[in-house]
Amino acid sequence: MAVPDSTRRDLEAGIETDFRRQMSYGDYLCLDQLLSAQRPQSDPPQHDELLFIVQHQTSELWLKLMVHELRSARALLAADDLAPALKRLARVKHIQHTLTDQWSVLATMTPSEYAEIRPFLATSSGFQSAQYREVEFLLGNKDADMVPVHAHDPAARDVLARLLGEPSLYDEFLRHLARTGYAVPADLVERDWSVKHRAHDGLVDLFATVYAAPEEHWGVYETCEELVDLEDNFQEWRFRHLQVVQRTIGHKSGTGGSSGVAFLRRALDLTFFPELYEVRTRIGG
Ligand code: HEM
Ligand SMILES: N[C@@H](CC(=O)c1ccccc1NC=O)C(=O)O
Repeated sequence: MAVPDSTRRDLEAGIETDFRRQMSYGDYLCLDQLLSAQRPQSDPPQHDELLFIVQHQTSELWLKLMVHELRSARALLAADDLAPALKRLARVKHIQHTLTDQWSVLATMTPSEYAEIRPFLATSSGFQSAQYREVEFLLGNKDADMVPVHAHDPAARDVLARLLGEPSLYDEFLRHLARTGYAVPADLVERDWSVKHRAHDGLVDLFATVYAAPEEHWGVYETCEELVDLEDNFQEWRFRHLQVVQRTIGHKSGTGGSSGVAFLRRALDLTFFPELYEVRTRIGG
């Protein structure tokens, strides 16, 4: 009996092979544009620069999707549509895991390899990532000083300026709670949204009642825990960034002009949802 040839696969008769007049994979995904957008600057060319560029570009693509999902989750909360909002947040959490996991690829670049590329980065830095700042603003880490950083890109600056003045995801969650009968402190339901949310004892009291009897507040309880997961994941990304920075440039100052590691470490003290952490202290007496 003949041995089946498992070294090749026949093209089935129905498989399309002529795309001169039909839309192909590359057409749909605009791969011409996408795959010609890697422009290494190093001279002589450094092997690892493509890794550095691809790592950032893929991060920006995932950030784009994250902004899309977070905006949608926020709109759904504003419409009191909790279940699909939770679905959006579940996806955001997976994106965050992907972003955090991909640090291991960049960590294969040694300090000496990076040192060959770094001079060609000039003053550019992740600090100038408009989409990263959009995510921070959407989650509530508002900082008006971050807007003029994008004056060179009016479209990005306008997006950030608008987001600064709008309620964050957390703000919309609190407004949803107020509309559905929860005792949200009034100064959290209507306020100047461009100011970063500050921890509020009255809100801890409210969450304490939710965590004392989860079965009576299931949707709210679940949303609270989703938000804690989101913050937890965000901090994981920040921590991995810090570790990669530390092993790659040590205590050098950043190309963006900051102190580097010391600056990034301070971001680990930031919290989006302080009451959701504060309530932990109260649980179980
Ligand atoms: C070898 C790799 C990397 C090094 C050495 C590095 C270093 C730094 C440093 C020193 C800063 C502080 C700002 C400055 O003065 O420049 C910074 C900020 C930042 N980096 Fe990176 N980075 C690396 C990779 C990445 C990657 C892959 C991303 C993904 C998008 C990223 C995103 C950011 C963001 C968003 C900030 C601003 C953080 C904030 O404002 O809290 N970085 N980075
Ligand atoms: N701030 C980094 C440079 C850097 O990592 C970077 C430069 C250009 C584009 C993205 C970057 N990534 C994150 O900050 C440094 O000081 O080496």
